[in-house]
Amino acid sequence: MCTGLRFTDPEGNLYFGRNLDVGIDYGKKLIITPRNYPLPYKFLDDSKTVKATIGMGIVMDDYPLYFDCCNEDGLCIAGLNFPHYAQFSDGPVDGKTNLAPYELMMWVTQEFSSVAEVKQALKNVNLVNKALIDSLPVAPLHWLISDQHEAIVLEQSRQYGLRVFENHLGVLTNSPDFAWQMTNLCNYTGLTPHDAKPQTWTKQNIIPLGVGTGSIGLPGDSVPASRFVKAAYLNANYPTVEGETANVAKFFNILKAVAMVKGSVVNVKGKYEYTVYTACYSAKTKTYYYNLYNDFNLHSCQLTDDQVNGNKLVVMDA
Ligand SMILES: C[C@H](CCC(=O)NCCS(=O)(=O)O)[C@H]1CC[C@H]2[C@@H]3[C@H](O)C[C@@H]4C[C@H](O)CC[C@]4(C)[C@H]3C[C@H](O)[C@]12C
Repeated sequence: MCTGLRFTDPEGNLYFGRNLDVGIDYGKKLIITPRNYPLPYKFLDDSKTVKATIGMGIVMDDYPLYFDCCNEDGLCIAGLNFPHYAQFSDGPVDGKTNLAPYELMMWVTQEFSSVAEVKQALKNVNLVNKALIDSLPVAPLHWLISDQHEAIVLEQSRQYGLRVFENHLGVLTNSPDFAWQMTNLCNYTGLTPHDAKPQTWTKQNIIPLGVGTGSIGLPGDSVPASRFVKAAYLNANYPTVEGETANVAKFFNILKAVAMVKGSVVNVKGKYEYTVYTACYSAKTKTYYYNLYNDFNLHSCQLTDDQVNGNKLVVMDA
């Protein structure tokens, strides 16, 4: 399971990131792609990068396979599992911008600086069922894409084809589709951070005995629908805070509240699902913060001039 999150602070600075929850560790590196790095495409003309990008992922065949990343203009994207729903075309379609799903991250971060531009370009995109190398599976993902002004969700399914949703909540989890998650949220309109008032039921007085009575029913389990409701509720109700330190803390406080603790879920392969890392990118300072399941130290890496102008990928152990 995974949860993606974004919000802005009172000055409009974007904080964007995710929990990566898996049963197997795919390996993970902190990767900086510099400007002017070769960018091969399966169906488009090969290109070169123009915007430095930072994020978590793995490198294969010199290609940065990001799980989530942000470019130097503050445009960010995260891929989250979308099993049973994600479906990509069998082949390219004439006249379309045909992209393999793994290429989406680099295409978005290299071609665009804002969500408005991405939305326009997505009108002509077709995602084709193609992996970087044939021995790799195609990951069944959907994506959260954000800048400081807005966020969208991109999904391609058999039933609906490619769809883009406005995402005012700043949250994404997994299946089912985003439209279902939004409808499901309507079941939780009674949740409030304010405590319930004393009541009288057939002459019996009942009183709230502790804090939190307004949010009884807030889900605490790990299914995607529950994490969606909980993360959306926390993101909507967490007070605005000022400064990078408090906003990064806010980010981690929300995501840790929907993180997966070993032992709570054993997947069909008999493996514990757990939050491998939690990450938050601050667009203002171009800093990628993260911590790990067994290491709550807050690690950080800032995009600096010498890294963005190099000619090699910067690949660091996370
Ligand atoms: C499994 C990860 C998503 C975690 C998640 O959403 N879990 C939810 C589980 S569930 O729905 O609730 O069941 C996804 C996110 C990014 C994915 C990786 C990236 O897409 C990069 C490559 C893409 C290759 O095609 C496959 C390997 C891979 C390295 C992917 C492996 C895996 O699918 C990752 C790591």
